[in-house]
Amino acid sequence: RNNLTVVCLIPHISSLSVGKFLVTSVKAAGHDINQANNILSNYSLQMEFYDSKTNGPLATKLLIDSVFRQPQKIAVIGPLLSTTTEYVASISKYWNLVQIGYASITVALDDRSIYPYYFRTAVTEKSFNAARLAFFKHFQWNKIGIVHSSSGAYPKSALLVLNEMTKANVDVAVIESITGDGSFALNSLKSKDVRIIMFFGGSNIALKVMCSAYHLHIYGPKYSWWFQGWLHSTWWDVESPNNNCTKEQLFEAINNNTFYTKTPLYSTSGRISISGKAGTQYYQRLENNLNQSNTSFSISDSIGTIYDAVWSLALGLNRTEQRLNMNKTSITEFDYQNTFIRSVLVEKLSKLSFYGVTGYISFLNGSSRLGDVTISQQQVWDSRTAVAFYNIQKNTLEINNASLKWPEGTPPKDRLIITVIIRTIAPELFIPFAIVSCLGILFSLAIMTYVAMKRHNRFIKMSSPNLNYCILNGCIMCYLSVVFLGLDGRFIPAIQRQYMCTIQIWFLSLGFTIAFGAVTVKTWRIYRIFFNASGLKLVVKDLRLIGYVVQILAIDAVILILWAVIDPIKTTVVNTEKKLSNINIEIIVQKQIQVCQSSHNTIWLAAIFSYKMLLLLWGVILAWKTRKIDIDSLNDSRSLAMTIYNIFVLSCAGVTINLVSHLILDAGYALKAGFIILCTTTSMALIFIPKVNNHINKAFRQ
Ligand SMILES: NCCCC(=O)O
Repeated sequence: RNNLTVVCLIPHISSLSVGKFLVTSVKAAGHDINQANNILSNYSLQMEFYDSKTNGPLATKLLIDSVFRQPQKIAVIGPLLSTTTEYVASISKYWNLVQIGYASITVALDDRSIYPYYFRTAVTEKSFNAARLAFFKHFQWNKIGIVHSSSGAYPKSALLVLNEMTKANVDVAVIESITGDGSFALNSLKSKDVRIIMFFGGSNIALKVMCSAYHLHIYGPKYSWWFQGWLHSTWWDVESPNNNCTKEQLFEAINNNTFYTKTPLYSTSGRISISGKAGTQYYQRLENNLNQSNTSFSISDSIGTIYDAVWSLALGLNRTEQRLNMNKTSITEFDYQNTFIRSVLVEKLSKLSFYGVTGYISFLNGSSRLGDVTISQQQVWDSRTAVAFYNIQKNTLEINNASLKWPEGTPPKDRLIITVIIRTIAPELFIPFAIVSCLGILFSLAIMTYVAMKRHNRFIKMSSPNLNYCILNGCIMCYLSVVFLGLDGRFIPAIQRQYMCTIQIWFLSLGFTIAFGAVTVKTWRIYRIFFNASGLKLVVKDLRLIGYVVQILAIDAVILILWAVIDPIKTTVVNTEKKLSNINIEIIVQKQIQVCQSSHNTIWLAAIFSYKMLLLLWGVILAWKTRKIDIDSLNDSRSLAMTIYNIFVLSCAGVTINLVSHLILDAGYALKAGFIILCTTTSMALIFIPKVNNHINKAFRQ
């Protein structure tokens, strides 16, 4: 048999907990392959073990030393850490050496332009992230933060997570690399209220960060920290003179607060692997070999993947040999310049798929291997409890709720909950105003009925019943606008509220114009009659006056129609006060009010107000000019003048209030409704009460 020598880079070979397990596993794989009749039957796999520690430059030197020593090497297995692997895989290619990793999880090693002959049986960050994402989605955590070590492969892992999370609509509110004791990054998390935090880095940095988290109170029931599962289960349990925290303080920050993602050590499916053993059998054999059934496997997670890495290489070499035999050559021809054999081996490995002791293995999609993930939680001093299992093929997450521990009984929230309360006008305010408006309408109807009944009476006839109807109708519309003004979100859904706002403005504007227009044209008639330059007796008929009212109204209607068509009113929501809930400190109560607005609200209101001001000014001038006329036959001239002054003063005040009060809900409504009712009622009273009074007195005298 020819020997095929493989370089195995393994950290701390002499250490029982790490290297010895890995070496034993590699030897077991070599033994099983050499025993198998149908795999590399003319060859014997020989392993050259090197203790690369976790040191990239050292691992590189060990590889170079090995290459320059006999015998010829066929491939490299390892090393363990991603950072170390990046060193080795970036030079092994220059000797046409294929490299198979068993532990490195960074996706950076997927880059074929830098690491063209690198394969691995280790499940990579892609799977861990998919598991974390499924867990986050389950608990509706859609806002997270990432802190990572600034050196090694960690920034690339953080970047992958950032991309994947963003693609899945998770808001990565903070991504910070750690400098010093990490307090800068942690303050950034705190200032943005990030509670779900992912950490990428080695245990030394993790110690610093969790110590700062302890001092900054970024731990406890409101927080969930996520670490890479390969960290030792008691990574925080070390005396570190540089650290400002005791072990107890660190444990307080970590306990029930930290989660870890890891792949199962071996397949528990019971399916027989390529080696002829199921995952469980393989593990038991390894335990028996080492006679260490009580030893913690926490940092030798890769015992299964290293076994499968050796098998992958053997299967790839076997297929390469079959291919080379067709050309009457063999892998014994391989040397460091032999690009052909290397390319055949790379091709055969790329197409490989088999069932190993850690599950299904395939390099079809590049070097990243996908695999199932166990999520565990630190719940006691020296071990973690499995709380969820993620099946990568089915993309399903099984959560063991009974084993999950939440310090306050409920999972943390990813942010403060904002409860929105839409404030509406108090019913105790709206109802009285609505009642007064209805009484005003009844009063208007009563006067209208009286005027209609007595329309043939001289007094009533002289005051133009038709124009009086106009005034009263205008007043009814103004009263109705008070009711519409109060029909807010309490009564009407937000989407329909905009129509109510439009109707309210139309009623108020047109009602005002009809009523005030009628009052003004009546005053104008008095003016025309008494200031007639020709000296002839002048007759101005009601119909002509009504025609003027219609013309005044038409201008108003044109502005309102243009407003509704060009820039319709919409209901918008405006935030008012915001405060912490008295019941739950995790809840912020945000009060909002619905405001009816169009994009150019001010312009439209200015157009309407300006027009009405012109009308008012005209009315005031006429009222002033006719102030001394006290003729029985035109008996309401005085009260008309009073009415116009009254409307002018109250309208000016009303416009000012309208401009300043739109965000003061109850007070704003009270002021607006109060001014409309006051203005309407006093005008109506000034015009009609003297008329009715006079008429009743005269009737009594007769
Ligand atoms: N199994 C630990 C390796 C972690 C890393 O990729 O560096």
